[in-house]
Amino acid sequence: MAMTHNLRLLSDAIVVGSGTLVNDNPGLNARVPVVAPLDNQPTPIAIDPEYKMPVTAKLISNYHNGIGKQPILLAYRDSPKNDKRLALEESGVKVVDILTPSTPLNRQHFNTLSQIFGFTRFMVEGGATVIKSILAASANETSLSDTLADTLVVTVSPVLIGDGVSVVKNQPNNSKTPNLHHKASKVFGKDVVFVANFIDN
Ligand SMILES: NC(=O)C1=CN([C@@H]2O[C@H](COP(=O)(O)OP(=O)(O)OC[C@H]3O[C@@H](n4cnc5c(N)ncnc54)[C@H](O)[C@@H]3O)[C@@H](O)[C@H]2O)C=CC1
Ligand SMILES: Nc1nc(O)c(N)c(N[C@@H]2O[C@H](COP(=O)(O)O)[C@@H](O)[C@H]2O)n1
Repeated sequence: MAMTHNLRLLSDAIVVGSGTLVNDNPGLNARVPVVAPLDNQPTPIAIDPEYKMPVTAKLISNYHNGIGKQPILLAYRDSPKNDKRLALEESGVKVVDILTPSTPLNRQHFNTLSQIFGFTRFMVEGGATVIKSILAASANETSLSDTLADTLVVTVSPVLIGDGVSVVKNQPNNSKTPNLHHKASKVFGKDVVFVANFIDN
């Protein structure tokens, strides 16, 4: 937990998909061991072209309570300006129309966010669909300047959950998963954290 919140502090923006947003209602701010100053907080970004974010989302209340930056919602380029979008905008959400249907999250999306907001350090927290597209976009790259993501951080907790939850399934011959270069493993309480780079450096 403390490590995750430290990683958030090292990031300009924390990215999640709408599945995570709806299922978990995450805060995505840095608050362990204490709530970090607003200036140091990362900006939460939800990939949510269908406006599933409720106006009661924790991302929005954090913003109004001064413990989180203004949330950004990524929508389609031709997204309808419907009532739900207006309600989200009125509640403080900044909607950015940069997605294209059927196009997985890719470098262009991050470049655009960098150009608009000046972000350089992104932390993608989930869920499976978003992580899968990051892994696919990071595969087959050979230099740090090409690869979309540079570091993968995996926490393994001693909890049995049946068949588990796969983030890399349906990848034929693993052709669309990047090579991992182990950098560190550390035990935090009952959890083990693995850190790997996509490019060996
Ligand atoms: N164990 C962990 O550390 C974490 C677990 N999770 C879990 O993952 C689950 C959610 O995973 P998923 O269902 O895979 O959802 P997700 O959070 O990956 O979001 C997928 C959704 O994001 C949108 N999206 C993503 N990329 C898009 C693109 N390029 N263009 C347009 N829309 C796009 C779509 O609406 C898509 O359905 C949650 O139940 C959550 O609990 C999430 C984060 C971390
Ligand atoms: N980076 C990371 N490491 C873990 O060990 C995690 N369990 C998660 N989960 C993500 O955190 C979200 C909850 O955030 P808040 O505590 O509400 O701020 C959850 O939705 C996952 O995205 N992430």
